[in-house]
This record gives sequence, C-alpha cells and structure tokens, in this order.
Amino acid sequence: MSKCWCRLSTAPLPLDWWERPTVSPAFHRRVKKMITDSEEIAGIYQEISKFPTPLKGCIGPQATLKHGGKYCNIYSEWSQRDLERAEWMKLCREYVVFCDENSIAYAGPSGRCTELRGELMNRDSPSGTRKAVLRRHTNNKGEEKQYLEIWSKTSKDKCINLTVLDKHGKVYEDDQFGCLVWSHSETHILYVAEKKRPKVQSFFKTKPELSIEEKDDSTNDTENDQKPVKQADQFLYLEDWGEGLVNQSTPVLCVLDIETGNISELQGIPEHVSPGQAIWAPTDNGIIFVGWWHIPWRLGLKYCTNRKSVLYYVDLKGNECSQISSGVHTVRSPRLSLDQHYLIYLEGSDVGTHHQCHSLSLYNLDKKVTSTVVKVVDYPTVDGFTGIYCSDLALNCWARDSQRVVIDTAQRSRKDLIVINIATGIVTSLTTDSEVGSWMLLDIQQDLMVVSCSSPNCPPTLKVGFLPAAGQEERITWVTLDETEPLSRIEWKILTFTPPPEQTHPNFPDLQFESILLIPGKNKNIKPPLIVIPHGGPNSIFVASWMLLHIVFCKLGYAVLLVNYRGSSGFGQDSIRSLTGNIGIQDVKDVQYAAENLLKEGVVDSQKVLLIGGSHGGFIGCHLISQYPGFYKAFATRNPVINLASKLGTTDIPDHTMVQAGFDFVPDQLPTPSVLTALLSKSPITNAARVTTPVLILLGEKDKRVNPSQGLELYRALKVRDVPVRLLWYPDDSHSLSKVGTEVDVFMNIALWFNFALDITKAA
Ligand SMILES: CSCC[C@H](NC(C)=O)C(=O)N[C@@H](C)C(=O)N[C@@H](CO)C(=O)O
Repeated sequence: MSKCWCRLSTAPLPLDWWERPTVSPAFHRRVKKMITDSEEIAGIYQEISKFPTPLKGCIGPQATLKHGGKYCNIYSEWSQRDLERAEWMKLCREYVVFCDENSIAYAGPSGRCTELRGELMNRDSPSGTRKAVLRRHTNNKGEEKQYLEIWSKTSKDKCINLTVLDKHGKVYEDDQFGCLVWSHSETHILYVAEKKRPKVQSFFKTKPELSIEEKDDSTNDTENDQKPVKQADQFLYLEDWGEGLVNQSTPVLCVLDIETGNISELQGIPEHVSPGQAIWAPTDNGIIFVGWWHIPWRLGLKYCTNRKSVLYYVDLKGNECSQISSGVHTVRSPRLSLDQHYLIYLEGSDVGTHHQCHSLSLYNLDKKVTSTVVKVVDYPTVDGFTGIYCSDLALNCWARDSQRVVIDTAQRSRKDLIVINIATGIVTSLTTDSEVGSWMLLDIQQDLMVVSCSSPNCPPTLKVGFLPAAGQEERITWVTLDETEPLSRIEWKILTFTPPPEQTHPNFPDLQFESILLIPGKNKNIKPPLIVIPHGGPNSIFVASWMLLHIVFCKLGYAVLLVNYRGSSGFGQDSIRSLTGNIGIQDVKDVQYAAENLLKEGVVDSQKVLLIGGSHGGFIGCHLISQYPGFYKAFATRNPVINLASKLGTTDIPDHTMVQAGFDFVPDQLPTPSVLTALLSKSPITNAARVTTPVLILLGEKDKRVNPSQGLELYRALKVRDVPVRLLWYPDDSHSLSKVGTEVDVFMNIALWFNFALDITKAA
C-alpha cells in the first residue's frame, strides 16, 4: 500500500459521537484499532478500484489477408479511478480479431493500454479511414480551449480552435444531448453546442486605454468581439437543464464543413424545443434530432428518461422542419438502418414516472409511416420478456440485414442482450442462459458484435461474437478478448420475493420483486454482518453487475443485499405503476421483508444488520430506521430525501415529488395546504423522533436534485435528540457524489461508521 494512499484514506473520525461522555475508555482503545483497520480497508478499496469500466468499443473496417482470411481491429475506451490524482482517467486498449464471414478464428489484445488525455469525444468516419476528435486543452495561461481535430491514419490533418472561432459556446459531450457525427459522405461533422451568448458587463466598467500597438492589434479582432456588450443582462438568470447539466441551457445543432473549416448553426428548429441526439438523414439531405420541450421551463433531465420530447427532421437550409414522432410522449436514440430505409427509436408513453418500460418504434422513411415493433410490457409472464428498459440504444445497433436490431436491457435483476426482428416483432435473448449477470452492446459492424459483460463478483471484460442468421440466434458463441477471473470467495445469487397477502397492491396483486445477494466465501462458523441497500430511483434498478462499493464491502466480510423493491424498472410497467402514491409504504415494506426473509435463512448475523441508501434509497432507509427501531445497527445515507414538502420547491424535478406522492404534476399549479400536508405526512422527517440508530449523512453541496438542506433537516432533528449523527459535506460534488476523492471518502467513512456501530453493539 503506498504512503500517499494512507493520506487519502485516513478519514476523520466521528468526533461528536465518540467524544460523548458515555463512551468508555475501552471504546477509545477500540477506536485506535479501527485506525489500523482503516488502512487495511483502504488497501482493499485500492486493490478493487484498479479494475476499469468499459465506456466504448468500436470495430474497425475489415481487412483481407493474402490467403483470404479477414481481420479487424477493435478500439476500446475505459474509465478508471486514479486515487493518487483523485480523478477519473480514460484509457484505451486495442484488440485484433481474425475471422471469416461469420466465425472467429482468434481474438485477443494487441499492444498495451495507454492513458487518453484531453479527448472529450471521438468518432471514426463511416469508412474507418478518418477520426474526428473533440479535445480540451489548457494553455500555459490556464485558459481552457476546445479544438475539433480531424485525424487520418498517420497524422492530424486539421485542427480547428472552436473557442477562438467563437461561433458557439462549449460543445456538449454529455449523454443527453451530445453527439459527434460524420455525414455519410464524410465531408461534414454534426455536433451540439451551447448557443453563443451576447457578451455582458457591468454598467460601470471603465474601458482600458489602449496603447498604439494594442489599437493596431484590435483591428484584427473578429467581427464578434466588436459586437455591443449587454449591460442590463449581467445577472440575468439563465435556466439550465438541472442536476449534472448545470452549464447547459440552449443547445444548438452545428455543422462543420471539413474542407472549408466553415461552421454553421442549423436553422429552422422549433423555438419551444432544445435539440440533441442528432444524426444525418439518408443521403445527408437533412438532420434527424430529438427536441426536448423547454416550456414553460426546463425540468431536470439527468436520470429522467420521461421528458416530453419529439423526433424531428430538418433540412440543411432550415426551410423545412417536420415532426416524425407523435409529440405527446418521450423519445430517445434515433438510429438509422444500414440500408437507410428505416429509423428506430425508443418511445415512452408515460411522462409521469422518471423511468419506464419503453416501446420500440419504427419509422419507414420511404413510406413515412410509423409503427410499434415492441410494445410496453405491463406484466411479464414468468421467465418471459419483461420489456425494454434502456436509457439509450448503442450508436450502432442494426444487423447487416437491416431487419434486426440488438439492444441491451434490464430483465428483472440482470441485463441481457436481445435481438428484435422489426418485421415480426419477435424478441430473442442472446444471453438468457448465461451465468454472467450483465451484458452491454458496444458496437456491431457486419454482424460482428463487441460487448462488455460483468457480474457482481467478476470485473468487466469484453467479448466478441457474430450475430447468427435470423431464427438461429440462440446458436451464438462468444470469444473473450481479455481473460478475467471472478474474485475468489465471493458468491452471488438473485432472490425472488412474493409479498405477503397484506402487503400486495390491490390493483397489481401478483407482483413479485427481487434482490441481489453478495456473500463472502463460506466459513460455516461465522455468519457475516449484513448491509441492506435499496436503490435510489425509485424507478431505477440494481442489475447483477460489477459495482465497486458492494464488492469492497463483501471483501471486508459483509454480506450485501441489493433490493429491487416493487416500483423498480425491469419488471414490467405494472410494477412501476404500483409505487406511485405508495412511496414510504410499499418500498419500505418490501425492503424490510427482503431483509427479514434473508435473516430467516440463517446465513447472516441477525444482530449485525446495517443500512445504506442514497436519494430515494435514503428516503426508504430513513423510514426503515424509524419504523423498525433497533433492527438496523447503523445507517449511512447519501443526499437523502427527508421532507417532500420542502423538497418540492428546491429540486430541479418537482414533478417527481408530485407524481411519486400520487398527485398529478401541473406546472402552473401553486402548492396548496392540503398537498403540502400530504407530502409532509409521507416524509421520514415526521417520524424522526423515533430514530435511535446512528446515522451518517453524506451531502453534495452542488446537488440540484435533492438539495443538501434535506439532509440538514435530518441532521438537526437527530442532533437535538442526542442520536449519534455525523454529517459530511462535499462542497464540490453533486447528487451522485461520484468524484473520485468524494467516493473514496464516502466509502471509508461508511466503513468506519459501521465498524464503530458493530463494536458498540458488541460492548452493549
Ligand atoms: C429524488 S431523486 C431520486 C433518485 C434519482 N432519481 C431521479 C429521477 O432523479 C436517482 O436516480 N439518483 C441516482 C443517483 C440514484 O439514485 N442511483 C441509484 C443507483 O441506481 C442509487 O442507489 O444510488
């Protein structure tokens, strides 16, 4: 273990708890022991955090060898935590695949992995001969600039300084709006950027006197620099897209002509929408894009696949803009078939809950007709297809026959790969019988797929395989690109629960739910302590994949129970519907039922049950510790929802509060005493006086989703009642608390908090 790491890991101890006069000298001795333990804990964290996560995989063009065999290269990008620098880094790895038309002779790594610096986005041209790169570079004056580069196989052919050109603001690189797309002809590049804003300054700014040389220089300024500055607008409020998208307000579609270097902003886009996720229409005659409604104001977009949005076509001159999708729903991920006759996209018909079961829609570009290929699944048959729950389709997802698409989607507590035939609507799984928990499509080219897969005890790895002919999909064989071993002495399984009769939903009585259990290797004499974790969401899901926090806790000797309570996505739309109006009751009871049932099996220590929950998982956790006093020995919560009434006016998604609490969201409706009373009555804060469990609260100051004042309300309620409580405040982090430095501090503090709690339990 490196010395530097120890500095990072020696998290401050909970002073206000263990300094209390009731704490014995024996306890202080144990605290000393815990400091040593903290180094061991940090070492395990450091070890496990070395496994990177795949971000993208791209299959290069096929080349033919002398004897007729073929090969292609695969380029992949991964993200990894750099604990020394306390930042995320990106690395790339390459592989080579030798194959014939539809089988793989050999596949494996080629060369070493290297760190990628400054690349915000990159995209190969359709022929694979050139690459576009969006780069961030900070010059020696500390000024950050964005460049768009065009690379050939051997050199950088063009570099355009977008910041100096000043045609628009920053280029968007997020998953919501962002794109970097080559035209089919490979002559133009399409991307999304923030609209250029007029310069603003104070009413009383004195202009500097220019020297003769400076005056001469200023004649070279661009036309834009000489535009009048706006004074009254210096402090004008600019709406943004909320949590995780705070610098994004008014996206525009931009087209670069590679030859001339000219950049133009696409005109003709309806005023009431913000464009993104754009692609080139067939023959480059226009652009197809998603437009998100921003009236009457912008509602937060991150973690919200339900926002009202429309698919449009606009011609390049901006003379014609037509609507492709119905316009009453939510749409995402338009993808053009290889023969350019069809467009598929995800469509959600319910704009209430934040995630939902999507349908797959098909637009026939020749006939200009839309149809539904896969419908929303309300209630899946046992072991049957549960519906489509992905937030985005892979950029390339079409088979070469232009009749089938490959999608990765949650299916109960796993993530599977499915193939959909657009003519028949038949859905076939490519992974149902696999032992792997989670699969993700990264790319498909000429039916060769590159996918990433992982399990709760097995770090991510890439595999390649040819999509078999239609109707024979179950014959697929996968070849692994990097060998990865599951971690020793960690087992996992999925547990299915049927709620007891008194807890079934009157309208949806047959719903089940699941949990993923991670359990440290078998030592029959020792029952591990248990950490129960309900997810945030509440309409998201834990899939059986590699998750750092959970695996490290398991390595430390804890069993971990990840609960997909009713209302999680992946189980049919009825499950999602069943939770609206029922939060704080159904979700809370499901989590408790899962925990108690596991205790009955006798595999974990029933006296050492702990609880973690963030966001809505914090809401559930806080209800649990007040409703089941003594059951949980300690609770750790990230940005918890504590008071729905006060949250309504402080979140970027007030609609979420209303809908989950069982009300309609009407933007112009002002809060009424009856609504606020109902919201308060469903909130954990009302039962805070019953809490005795020690609580660790972790808050991100920049959280736009759940304002940190929520966690503060809980802190104050517990502190005044002398309940052990400790609050950590992360000034530079937001809702997900996912900065590398934050994440490690959060983990270490939770681990120490649980150690203290269990030691105290032993002493009592
Ligand atoms: C009142 S916010 C509810 C949680 C939030 N959902 C929305 C619609 O904003 C959300 O998804 N937050 C994530 C950080 C989250 O909760 N992630 C889960 C993992 O899926 C978690 O347990 O952290």
